[in-house]
Amino acid sequence: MKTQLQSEAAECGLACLATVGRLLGHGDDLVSLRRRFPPSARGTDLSQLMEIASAMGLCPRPARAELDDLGDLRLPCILHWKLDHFVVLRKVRRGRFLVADPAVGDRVLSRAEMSAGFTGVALELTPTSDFQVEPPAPRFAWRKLLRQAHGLPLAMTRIFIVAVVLEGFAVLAPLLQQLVIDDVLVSGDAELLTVLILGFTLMLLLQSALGLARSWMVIVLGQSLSLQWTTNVFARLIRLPLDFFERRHLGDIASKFDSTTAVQRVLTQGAVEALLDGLMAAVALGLMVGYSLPLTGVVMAAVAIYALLRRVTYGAYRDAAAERLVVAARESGYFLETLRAMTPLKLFGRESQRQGRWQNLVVDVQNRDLRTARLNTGFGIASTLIFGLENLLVLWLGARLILAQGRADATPFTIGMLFAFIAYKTQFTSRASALIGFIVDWKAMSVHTERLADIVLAPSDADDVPPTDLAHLPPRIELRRVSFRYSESDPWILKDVSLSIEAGRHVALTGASGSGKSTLLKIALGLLAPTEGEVLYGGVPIRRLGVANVRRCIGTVMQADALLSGSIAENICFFESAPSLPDIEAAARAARLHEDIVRMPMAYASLIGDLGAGLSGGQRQRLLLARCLYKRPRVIALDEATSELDLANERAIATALRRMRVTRITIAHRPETVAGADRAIELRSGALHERHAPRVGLPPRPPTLTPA
Ligand SMILES: Nc1ncnc2c1ncn2[C@@H]1O[C@H](COP(=O)(O)OP(=O)(O)OP(=O)(O)O)[C@@H](O)[C@H]1O
Repeated sequence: MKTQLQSEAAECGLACLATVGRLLGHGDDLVSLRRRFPPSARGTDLSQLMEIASAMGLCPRPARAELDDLGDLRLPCILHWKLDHFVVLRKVRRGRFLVADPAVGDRVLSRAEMSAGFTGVALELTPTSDFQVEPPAPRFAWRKLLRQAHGLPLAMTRIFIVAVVLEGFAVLAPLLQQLVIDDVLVSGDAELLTVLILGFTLMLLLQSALGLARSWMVIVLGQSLSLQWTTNVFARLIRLPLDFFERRHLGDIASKFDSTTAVQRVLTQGAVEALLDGLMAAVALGLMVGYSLPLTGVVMAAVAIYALLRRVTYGAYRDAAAERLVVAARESGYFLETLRAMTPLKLFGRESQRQGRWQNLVVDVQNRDLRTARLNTGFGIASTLIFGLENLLVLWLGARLILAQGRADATPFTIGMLFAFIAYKTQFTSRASALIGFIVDWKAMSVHTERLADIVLAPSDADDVPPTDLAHLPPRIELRRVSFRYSESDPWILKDVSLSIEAGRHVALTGASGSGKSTLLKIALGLLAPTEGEVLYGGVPIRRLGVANVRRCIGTVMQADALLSGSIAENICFFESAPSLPDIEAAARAARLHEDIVRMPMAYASLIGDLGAGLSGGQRQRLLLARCLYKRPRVIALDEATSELDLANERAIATALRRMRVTRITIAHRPETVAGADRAIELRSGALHERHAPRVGLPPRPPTLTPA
C-alpha cells in the first residue's frame, strides 16, 4: 500500500513524506522513517518537513498555489490542509483530485471539497541524486511469532492427519452416487444397494465423529496460540517507553494489539485449512481429468477467471480494510476519551458537540464498511455468474457426451459419471476458491502485521540487567551535563544541567510552570532518556545499574499519577501478591490517611475506581503518597504531590518524611514546602539556579516508616 496511514496523533507530516517517498520508489515506510526522524508530539511544521525531505534525498520547494494551478505542480506533492494537517496530492484529473490523506486513506475530492481544505500552501518534492531506493525496513516477522508458539507442530500435525482422513471420505462420497446410478439402477440389484447404503452410513458416522474431533482440536489450538501470542505482544507492549503511549491514542494502541488475533487466525487455522484445500483441490482435479478432459478445461477456465477477479479487486479490498482499522481505532479512542472526560463535558455543556463528532467518526467507519459491502456484493454477483455459467456449460457438454454414446468414436461417459464429475467439480471449485481466498487473506495480513509492527518493532525500554539489590550504593542521584529536548524539532528544555542530590538530603525544585521540572524528574527516574549527558545513582550510570533496579529504590508520586481499580489496601501495596498489612497501615499513617480510611465503612477493603473515584483530591494524593512509602524507598521523588492538601496535613507529612531521612527531590510551588528543603533550586531557561544554600543536615540513616 503506497498511502501511509498515520499512527501517532501528530505524525501526519511524516506520513505524507513516507507516502511521497513510497510513490517515488523509496524503500522506507513510515515505521522506519519514524525511527529515523522521531516526530515531535506537537506535530511537524513545513520547515521541519523540508528538513526531513532533504535528509531523504528529496529537494523540497514550497509554493503558493491556487486550485487551478495544482495540476501544474510536480506530483505527488504535499498540501497544507485545514491549517492543522498535511495531505498528499497524487493526481488531478478532469476537475477531481486524488488525495492521500494519512488520517483516512485515499480520497477522490471535488473542487468544492478541495477548496474547503486546501490552505494554498504546497510542497513540491523532487528526487535528487541522493534519493535512494533503500532496502525495506526490517519487517515484522510472522515466522518469529510462529516459532514462539509452543506445541504448534504437534497440534498442527494431529489436525492435519484427522483432516486428511476426513477428506478421504469426501473423495469417496461421489463414487457412491456413480455406483448407485450406473450399477444398481441399471442391474436392479437391491441387495447391492442395501450393502452400499449400510457401508456409507458407517462411513458417515465415522466422518461426523472425526469432523467433531477436528473442530475441537482447531478450537483448542486457536485458544492456546491466541493466549501465547497475545501474552507475548502484551509483554512487549507493557515494556515500551513512556513516550510511545504519550504519542498515541488509546484506541489506536488497542486496535493494533487486536491485530494479533487476526494474524494468528490466518497463520494457524487458515494455514491448515489452506493446506487441506490445496490437497483436496489437487485430488479432485486429478479425478476430474480422469472423467473428462474437456469438462475439466471448462472448470479450470472458470476458476482462473475467478482468481483474476480477486486479483483485480484485491487492492480496493485491502485499502478499505486498512482504512477501516484506522478510523475504527479513532472512533473507539474518541469514545474512551469521552467517558474519561464526562465531568468537563457536562460542566462546559459540550455533550451535543461531542456526540456530533462521535457520530461523524461512526459514519467514517460505516463508509468503509459500505465500501467493503459494495465490493462484496459486486464480487458475489460476479462469482455466482462465473460459476453458474460454468455449471450450465458442464451440464450441456456432459449431456452431449452421454447422448453421443452410440457413436463409434465416442469416449465412454455414463450418467453416473456425469453426477460424480459434478460432485468432484463442486468440491474442486469450492476448495480452489477457498484457497484463493486464503492467498488474499495472507496478502492482506500485511495490513495487520504493519500495525502490529508499531508495537513489536518499537524499541523497548527494558534493559537486560538482571534484578540486583542496590542497597550497597548510597542513595545519591546525579545528573551530569544533561541536556534534553522532546524531539529534534522541539526546543531544548534542559541545557547542560548538572545536579547532585546527596544521600539523605532534600532538594526542592521550583520554577515557572512549563520550565521543565517534571521533565527533569522523569529524566532522573529513567522515564525519559537524556538527549545528552547521563544520570547516575550512587555514582554509577543508571543504564549500567538497570533502570528497573534503580526504580525499585525510588518511591514516586508523579503529577498525573494513576490509581487502579481495586481496594485501598491493594492500591497502597500496588497489588503486591503477598502484601504486609502492618506495612500498609504504617504507610497510610505516614501519609496521614489512616484516620480517613478507618472512617470508611469497609476501611482498607473499600473499593475505588481507576480514576480514584470515591476519594477527595487530597485523599487521592495521600493514597498515592502511602503507595510511594509502602515501597520503603531510599529516595523519594514527589511532583506536586501535596498540592491539594491543607497546610496542617502537608506539614505533618513533611515532618514524617523528614524523620525517614531518605533522599528527597520535591517539585513544589508552595513557599512552605520549599522552605523545608535543604536546598531550593530554581529551573529557569533550561538551567538550574540555587535559591538558598544547602542546610547542614544530619548524616543519612536507613529509611524507616515512622508514623507521624
Ligand atoms: N511529550 C512532550 N512533547 C513535547 N513537549 C513537551 C512534552 N511534555 C512536555 N512538553 C513541554 O516541555 C516543557 C516542560 O514541561 P514540564 O511538564 O516538564 O514543565 P513543568 O515545569 O513541570 O510545568 P508545571 O509546573 O506546569 O507542571 C513545557 O513547555 C511542555 O509544554
